[in-house]
Amino acid sequence: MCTSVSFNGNHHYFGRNLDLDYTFNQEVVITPRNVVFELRNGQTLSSHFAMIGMAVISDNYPLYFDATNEKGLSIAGLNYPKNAFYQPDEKTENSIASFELIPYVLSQCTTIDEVKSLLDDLIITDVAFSPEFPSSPLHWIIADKHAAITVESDRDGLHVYDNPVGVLTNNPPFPTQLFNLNNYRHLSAKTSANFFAPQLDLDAYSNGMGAIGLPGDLSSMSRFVRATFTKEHSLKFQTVEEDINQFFHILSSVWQTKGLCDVGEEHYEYTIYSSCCDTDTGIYYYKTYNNSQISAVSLHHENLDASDLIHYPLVTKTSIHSIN
Ligand SMILES: C[C@H](CCC(=O)NCCS(=O)(=O)O)[C@H]1CC[C@H]2[C@@H]3CC[C@@H]4C[C@H](O)CC[C@]4(C)[C@H]3C[C@H](O)[C@]12C
Repeated sequence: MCTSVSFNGNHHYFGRNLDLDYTFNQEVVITPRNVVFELRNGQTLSSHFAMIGMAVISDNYPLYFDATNEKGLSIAGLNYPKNAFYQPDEKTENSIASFELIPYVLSQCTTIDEVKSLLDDLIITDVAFSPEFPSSPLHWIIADKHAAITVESDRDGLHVYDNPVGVLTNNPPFPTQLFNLNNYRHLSAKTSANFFAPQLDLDAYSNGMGAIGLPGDLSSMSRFVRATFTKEHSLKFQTVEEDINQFFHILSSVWQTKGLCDVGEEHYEYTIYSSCCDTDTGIYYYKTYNNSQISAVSLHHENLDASDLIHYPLVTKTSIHSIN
């Protein structure tokens, strides 16, 4: 399972948790403007916006999990099993393979409005990247600093939903996730009055009682509610550093600790990495399961007119700041 968040503070931030029981050889990958994308529909994107994000490089191609372009537009792909339905290969001008969606959108769009018109009558196909990487069932959150949308390719076609909470997890389809929030409208960051039975002496014996009932488990619906509640109540700060730190705290409200999500055969889903891209500066911050120090890779520290991918392996070794 995964959780992705779009958040405004002093800057705009976009990131995600990647939760899985095995890891790919993912790295922070920068795609400069002149890396050529040969789309499976025959089109070529040869000069485009630069982007930074987490990807597996295969055959010199960046298979992005999440990324942000130099204009501050971001996308993340999250698991959407049993619901994602991609069309058979059509090779028409308006069809792209599911693994192409991230580079396709980030190459050419600046805002959510532009994305909406690009997605208008787009067809997502199930063309595999390679035998090693068949298409995977995903849905996507796309955000700029003003708005977010959710994109789901279902059996009945492509849906583009406004995402007013700026959060995405996994199943069920997005309209159901949003509707489910209605069930939690009574939750509060404040301890509420005794509405239960005012004539009974019910004691507010602890702080935080206003959110009793906030789901604490790791299911995708519960994470959607918890991440949204956490994000909505998050304070705003003076500095970008505090924002980034806060962003990681929001993601850690849905963090998966090894052992808690048993997927069988002695495999456990856990949070492999958490990311926070400052979309104003193009700096991609991340933490990994074993290294909770924040690492940063900057898009603008590279030659963005280059024509080869730039990639940085993840820092995955635990590092302890010993004081004495
Ligand atoms: C599995 C991950 C979602 C995590 C998640 O939600 N796990 C819950 C599992 S469960 O639902 O609980 O069982 C998703 C998120 C992004 C995906 C990659 C996107 C690029 C590329 C696209 C190609 O077409 C196929 C290979 C490819 C490398 C993809 C592999 C995999 O699909 C990635 C890592």
